[in-house]
Amino acid sequence: MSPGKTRKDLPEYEYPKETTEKLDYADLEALDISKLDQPGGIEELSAQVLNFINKNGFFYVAGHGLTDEDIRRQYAIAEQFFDLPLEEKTKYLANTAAGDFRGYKARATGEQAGKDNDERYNIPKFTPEHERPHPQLILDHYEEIKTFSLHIHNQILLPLLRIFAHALELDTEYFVNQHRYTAPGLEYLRYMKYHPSPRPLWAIGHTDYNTLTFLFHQPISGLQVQTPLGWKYIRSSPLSIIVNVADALELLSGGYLKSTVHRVVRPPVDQRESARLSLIYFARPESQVRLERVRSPLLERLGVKAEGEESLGGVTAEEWARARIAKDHRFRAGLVGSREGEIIAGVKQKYYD
Ligand SMILES: O=C(O)CCC(=O)C(=O)O
Ligand SMILES: [Fe+2]
Repeated sequence: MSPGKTRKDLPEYEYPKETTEKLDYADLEALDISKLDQPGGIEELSAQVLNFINKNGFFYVAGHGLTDEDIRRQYAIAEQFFDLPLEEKTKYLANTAAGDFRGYKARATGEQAGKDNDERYNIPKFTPEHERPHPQLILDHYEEIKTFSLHIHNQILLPLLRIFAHALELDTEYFVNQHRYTAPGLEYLRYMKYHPSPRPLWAIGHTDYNTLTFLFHQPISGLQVQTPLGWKYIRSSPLSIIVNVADALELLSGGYLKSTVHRVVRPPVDQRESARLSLIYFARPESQVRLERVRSPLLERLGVKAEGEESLGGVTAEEWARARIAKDHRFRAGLVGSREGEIIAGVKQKYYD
């Protein structure tokens, strides 16, 4: 992404050590998106997608153009961010009660402390819609964070959307046209820190509510995917990005592409004392995109039709995400004792321990 010059304004981020424990890993495929530029590349990649995507909505992306240094720079910024005093971070609180995840989410304290041991800072798209105050640390690295985010959107998300559209026999630009960077829509880069905790489950099993989620390398094990054979760990490697299909893409594909159920568990014994940083990009459709099944020749031939899709026909990407974020807020804040059932338009949320 960037010319490989060494920047000395922040302490370098070094990855923690890998675990020596033998874990049960999911077997995931890697899509090398650099092949898209080659003749026959999109045909090959979409055939590969069709081969695995029904079995598992998690996969790796290789050939993505980000260097190890680019990624570690983002972790270096994240690490410094979480070291800021709490009163500084809480000046930038996200309004999660209103379903808005931009800004800072603290970890829970008091009676709720047992429920939530992670802090987050969500940095939205760099468009006028999302101009907002940030701590000086973020402003000092604004251009770098922007370049990193734009690279993910333009050089990784859009190529993948072209591959998915091709696989569904749609116009190659079909999904791209629902993800214009400058259009209103809340996608964001997330810095996340889990503090060591004896809780066995650090993030309850869930699906994400966006299009695709990009998880960057993090050697502290804990991320797991639900499979027909039970929960399996996701192996992380410095060379590839972990990607998962999320709700919006599931709804747009009438349930053909599956929003993956995943969770984060307490790391293995030899990594227990370390905090776990996550660097994640949540790509979302534009706010006004209706989450209804596309007219895809492939889906028509297969007779794909999702449960409850009639009632969801009018729901937009923004309404869906706000409803889910606000619901999550009520649970974390202890306003509801157990998970509520309905998300929106009668669609029930499922939780998976
Ligand atoms: O931290 C991780 O590895 C995954 C976090 C996650 O699933 C989420 O924030 O939606
Ligand atoms: Fe998630």
